[in-house]
Amino acid sequence: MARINPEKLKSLLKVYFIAGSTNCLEDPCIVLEEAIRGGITLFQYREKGSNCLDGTEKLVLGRELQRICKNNGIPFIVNDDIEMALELDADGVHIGQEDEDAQEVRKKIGDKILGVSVHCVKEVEKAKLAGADYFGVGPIFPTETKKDTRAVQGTALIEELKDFEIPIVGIGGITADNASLVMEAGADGVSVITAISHADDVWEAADRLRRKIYN
Ligand SMILES: Cc1ncsc1CCOP(=O)(O)O
Ligand SMILES: C=C1C=NC(C(F)(F)F)=NC1=N
Ligand SMILES: [Mg+2]
Repeated sequence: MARINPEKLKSLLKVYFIAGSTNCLEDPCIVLEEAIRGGITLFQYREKGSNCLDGTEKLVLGRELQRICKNNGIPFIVNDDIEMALELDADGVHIGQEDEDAQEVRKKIGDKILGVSVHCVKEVEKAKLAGADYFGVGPIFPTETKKDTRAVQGTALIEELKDFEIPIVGIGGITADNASLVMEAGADGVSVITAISHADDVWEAADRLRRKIYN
């Protein structure tokens, strides 16, 4: 298997839903099924935060969510936990600057999709050299979801990366109301947790976000 084609990856990044058990108000499997019906294009399992699952419980939920993605042709990305990603044979992993070095991760995961969180051009260049396939830029807007985010940066870095022609997804406080700002700045897609996972109607929230991106 070869590394994913950047143009294909850019289409996958359009409506990138991220969630774990702590982000869902009901069964995460139901939330994911509804989000998929609403038109998300990529899913990341991110089991993080106080009282998140660990060990077997985390693996079992991961396997269930992966099955739902597989049944619907949606690639399944695992956040942080490289070992679990390999055990599940996930489609890819996402790592932050504080996680394992991207070069090491690339060696472990072969041609799977590798996403890296970046906050400046220097971090982009380093991640690119290390073999990153896509870049998570944020937090774009204020967010309550991740407690230890870097400073809110708006769309400045996305605009700075415009000519890099690399797959970029914005993240942080993104909703159907501000998603167009992120796309106009040059991102290939938007990544959301709360805007979908905390919606009264998950299907409708995902559908509304999708329509804003594809309009
Ligand atoms: C994981 C992550 N990385 C930067 S902000 C963030 C949280 C995004 O969550 P939300 O979409 O609820 O603001
Ligand atoms: C901290 C994160 C930053 N960006 C992304 C993504 F949107 F996938 F790029 N995922 C994360 N878990
Ligand atoms: Mg991380």
